[in-house]
Amino acid sequence: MSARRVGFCLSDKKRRRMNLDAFAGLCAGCGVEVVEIDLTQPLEPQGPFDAIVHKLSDVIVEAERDSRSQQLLANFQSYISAHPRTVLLDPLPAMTQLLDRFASYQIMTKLHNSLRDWRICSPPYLEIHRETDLSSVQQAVINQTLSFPLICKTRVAHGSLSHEMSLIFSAGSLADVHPPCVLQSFINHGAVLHKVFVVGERHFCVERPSLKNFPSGPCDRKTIFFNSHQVSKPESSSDLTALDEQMPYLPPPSSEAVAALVRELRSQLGMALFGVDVIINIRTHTLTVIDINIFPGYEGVPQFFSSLLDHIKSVLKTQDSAGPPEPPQSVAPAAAATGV
Ligand SMILES: Nc1ncnc2c1ncn2[C@@H]1O[C@H](COP(=O)(O)OP(=O)(O)OP(=O)(O)O)[C@@H](O)[C@H]1O
Ligand SMILES: O=P(O)(O)O[C@H]1[C@H](O)[C@H](O)[C@H](OP(=O)(O)O)[C@@H](OP(=O)(O)O)[C@@H]1O
Ligand SMILES: [Mg+2]
Repeated sequence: MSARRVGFCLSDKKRRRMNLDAFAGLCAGCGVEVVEIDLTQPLEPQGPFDAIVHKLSDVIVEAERDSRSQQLLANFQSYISAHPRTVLLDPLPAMTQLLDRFASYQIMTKLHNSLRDWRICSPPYLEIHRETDLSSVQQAVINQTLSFPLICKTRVAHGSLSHEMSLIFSAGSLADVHPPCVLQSFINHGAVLHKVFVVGERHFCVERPSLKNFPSGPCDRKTIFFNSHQVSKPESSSDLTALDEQMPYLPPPSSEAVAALVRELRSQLGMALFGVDVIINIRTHTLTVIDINIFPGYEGVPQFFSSLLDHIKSVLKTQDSAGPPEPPQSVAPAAAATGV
């Protein structure tokens, strides 16, 4: 394979976490040149690129309200449109939908049917689009068969505010929600989270700390506010992650079920770089999908760089033999909302 140019476009935070120089060194040995793209400059003179790996979540989210971010995103999109042969990891419409928990939770809900044989599911959830009177929210929680405790997450799934969450223990405490947000039934899972990191055709499972068990059903307990980065990072340890009582051993998710989940999501999302957060329901032992992340940190996956390089080489090889790909399709409009 002749020398190829792969552009990287990462958020500041991601660039600090991902040692791009080390990855470039690994790639150089295989005739792949890693080029860091400056989104603030015209892309044409920085190219051409055989592939672009990016995490533009910051720009995509900020483009909702900031004209400069809109311009940066437009520059990027026009370059991609003018160069359909450039492989994008991952396609912008696919990534954009996962930045909206309303969209990603609709995708997770579809898994109930497609993966019924593997007893894979996701918790019941409710979209709260705007400030609404308390009784309407309480009624919608009943209609959507959510069960207390509930976990409340912002609609926007990226950036610092997106990790600010709350645990709600009674109907009266639903006054503590701040729309737009999503409510999800809290599933007791023994304070162990299984992070499934996907890189192209490969995936890796990493165990992480997680929220402890809480008594099922409504109770007169004040809302708990927390940041998810206090809960499920490798070093997380707090009152929220320490089990209050011993519990029987809970087997990890079966590797076959995880493989089936990854196959289904890879096909549904059309993405190569994503993470799935999975917990095991201590009552039913069902594998429960609670979150999908775009281009996560792959912490605890020493094979990440070699797997990413292998995937890049594989898509470039496919591109060489397949000729110019069709221009990217727009994302299908989301199904009817399930919320208030
Ligand atoms: N429905 C649920 N039932 C039980 N625990 C949950 C549920 N949803 C989330 N959690 C707990 O809260 C943590 C954060 O939730 P989630 O992964 O949705 O947040 P996030 O900020 O998107 O996380 P990430 O760091 O992966 O981006 C999970 O790791 C898990 O410990
Ligand atoms: O522990 P992980 O790898 O899941 O942590 C991810 C996290 O899931 C989110 O995807 C973060 O992205 P933001 O939502 O943009 O904060 C990732 O941050 P990043 O700086 O690596 O993109 C975390 O790694
Ligand atoms: Mg998560």
